[in-house]
Amino acid sequence: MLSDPNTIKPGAGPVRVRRPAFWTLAMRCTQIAALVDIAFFILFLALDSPVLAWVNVVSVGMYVGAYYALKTRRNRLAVWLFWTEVLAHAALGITMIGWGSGFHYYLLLFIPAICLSAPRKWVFPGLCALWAYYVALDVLMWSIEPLQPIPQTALYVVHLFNLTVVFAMFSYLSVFYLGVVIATQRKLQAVAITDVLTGLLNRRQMQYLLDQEVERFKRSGQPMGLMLLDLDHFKQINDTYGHDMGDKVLQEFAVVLNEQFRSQDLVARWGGEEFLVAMPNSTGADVVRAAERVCQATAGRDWSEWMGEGRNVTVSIGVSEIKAGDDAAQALSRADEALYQSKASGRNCVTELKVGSNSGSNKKHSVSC
Ligand SMILES: Nc1nc2c(ncn2[C@@H]2O[C@H](COP(=O)(O)OP(=O)(O)OP(=O)(O)O)[C@@H](O)[C@H]2O)c(=O)[nH]1
Repeated sequence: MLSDPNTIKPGAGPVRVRRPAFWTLAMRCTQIAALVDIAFFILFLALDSPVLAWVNVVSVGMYVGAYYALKTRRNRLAVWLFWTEVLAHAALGITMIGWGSGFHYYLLLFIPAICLSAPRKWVFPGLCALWAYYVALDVLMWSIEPLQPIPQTALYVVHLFNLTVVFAMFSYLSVFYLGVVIATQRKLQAVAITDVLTGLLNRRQMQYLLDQEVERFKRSGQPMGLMLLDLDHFKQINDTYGHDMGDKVLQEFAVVLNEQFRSQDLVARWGGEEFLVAMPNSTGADVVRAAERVCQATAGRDWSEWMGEGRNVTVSIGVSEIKAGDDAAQALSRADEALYQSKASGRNCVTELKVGSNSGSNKKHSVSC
């Protein structure tokens, strides 16, 4: 299984989010709120409440202003317009036609907004202030009569309308935040299992998957091979061309590996300039063939972009096949011994370390350069 290069870009540092999801959501909310106020304008005209109808015209203007403020990244202005509109509109609606209108429900939408977007130190004071405003309006309406009452049926229509809009907005916000949480979890998971420089699996994840594959091998008996790869004279590359160029070579080598393996193969950066590949359903001979392909692809690659004309990169590889009674560490240690033999044999070659089926002492190296 190769890591998905679309999820984590090799060498990518922390991602700078250009327009955080919250502000995109805020833009959508201004559009929805403006549409709701247009509906109110028509409703209050029909109910013969011109004052409330024109209040909604002002509200639409404020939302249009907030939308353009967000578009031009004047987020503070947009937030100010949004808050002012909702607080003032709720107070006006309630004092004009009564608590039964349900305009106070809109204030509840600020609870998740404050919790999720305000700076931490402002969350508690913000919630307290919102609660105080809500209660003050409630108490006020216990002590005064609505200034411009509308018929009971019309009040009920307004109440139902407000309840429905707030219900829909809460549902929309919940679905939106759920999406944000799921996407964030996926990103974190990808970061936790990926090597940041090459985009391949990292060592921890490879170790975990390798143990699982060995368990699978024990159950199914399907052959499985390991390949340990180490770039040759990498220190020299670093010393001659610099550490950054060394990093580029590692990234390009990861591209070579991605090109050479099947989707079910596990390809990882094992550490430094060392890589590990596990090939399920493959015998030692299959793995040796694949390793020879990797050697050829590496040596045949055009590295001049990084190191100048005529300079080459080669890789030495050690191969082992998992045997009955093996655990991952034993198979790895054989691959490591085989890699050492490849280095000792002059590098740019593949060595397989074979063992007899019932004893580790019966070892045989086969080297192909
Ligand atoms: N640029 C870069 N270099 C690294 C990284 N990790 C390890 N290295 C370097 O890789 C080099 C490995 O050097 P050695 O272990 O001596 O091996 P080598 O020079 O490849 O020699 P042989 O393996 O014997 O062919 C060291 O200089 C490390 O600093 C990395 O992430 N980026």
